Amino acid sequence: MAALTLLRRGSAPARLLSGTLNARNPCIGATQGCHLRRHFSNNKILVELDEASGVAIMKLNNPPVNSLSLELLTEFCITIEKLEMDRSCRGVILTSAAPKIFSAGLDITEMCGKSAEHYAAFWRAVQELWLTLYGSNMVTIAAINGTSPAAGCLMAMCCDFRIMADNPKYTIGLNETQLGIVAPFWFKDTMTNILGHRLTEQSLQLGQMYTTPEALKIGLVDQLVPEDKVQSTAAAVICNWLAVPAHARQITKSMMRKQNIERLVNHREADIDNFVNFIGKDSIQKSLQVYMDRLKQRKQ
Ligand SMILES: CCCCC/C=C\C/C=C\CCC/C=C/C(=O)SCCNC(=O)CCNC(=O)[C@H](O)C(C)(C)COP(=O)(O)OP(=O)(O)OC[C@H]1O[C@@H](n2cnc3c(N)ncnc32)[C@H](O)[C@@H]1OP(=O)(O)O
Repeated sequence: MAALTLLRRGSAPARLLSGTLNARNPCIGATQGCHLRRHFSNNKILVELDEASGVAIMKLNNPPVNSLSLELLTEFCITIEKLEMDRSCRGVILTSAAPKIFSAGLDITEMCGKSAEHYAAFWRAVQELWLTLYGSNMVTIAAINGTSPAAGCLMAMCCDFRIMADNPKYTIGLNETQLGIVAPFWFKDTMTNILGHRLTEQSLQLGQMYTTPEALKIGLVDQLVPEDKVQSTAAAVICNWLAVPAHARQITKSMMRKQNIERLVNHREADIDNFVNFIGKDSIQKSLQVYMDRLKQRKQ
């Protein structure tokens, strides 16, 4: 499948060279009120594309907690690629349709009691999500309107900018070790580029989930806003990002992310083998099962 837009699609920057800055500035059409909105949705992803601004709002819609199932992962990648190919779309605001949860991370049931073939297909889809989102040419803003553990945090970290709802109940972080599993090197690389080596090491070993003020303090999120201002702030922020000449911004993004992306691309099959061997171990299956049981017991 696809992905790696930044590196692979040499023609992508050229797509944006044809327009002048003003002609492609999203805020101009938007303020003139010429709104052409297109809605489309797969089963698990809702999209509203505003052609005047060039901004798509992409909502994860997999109740109750937006866990990333194989189906959602597949739809996610198809949606991003579709938007990437759409000349009227230049930026994406990624958010959740679920109240209080951005995403609960990978669907743990996809990693329990399944065949090696299933684990391989699932992990390939997780890789694909990362490659597609992290490698996107578009401006990507995470509007984090709820708790966001593990791969939920990873998705947010793939974006260019993170705005989180300032709610004391929400947390964000890579908590994999708390489940008895290990974040792979490309999760680690993504976090290292944001937090630096020392903090990432500590964060990953402890499987730390951060409150919103903590996340802001360490730079895991860029901005905290009241819950009802998350979407409007994301709309304002993306306008600023889209006002930068697109080809220059894209080349810069590519320069910053290229090394990480190439590392996974060059080790993709080995990474899948690692995952399949690791997740299939009895001890790991047991850890995941205990974790799922605990989640369910919390409610009783
Ligand atoms: C040599 C070494 C190599 C090592 C490297 C090689 C490979 C790497 C190996 C593995 C890497 C794996 C990377 C994994 C990444 C992940 O994303 S793992 C997922 C982590 N997610 C979590 O820990 C979140 C767990 N969920 C929660 O904490 C809470 O559910 C919540 C999100 C805070 C929401 O709380 P609440 O609103 O109270 O809702 P409930 O807890 O009641 O949940 C509702 C139902 O949803 C089920 N559920 C929750 N999360 C998940 C999930 N992630 N997957 C599947 N299902 C989930 C929950 O059980 C409830 O179900 P029922 O209603 O009880 O049926």
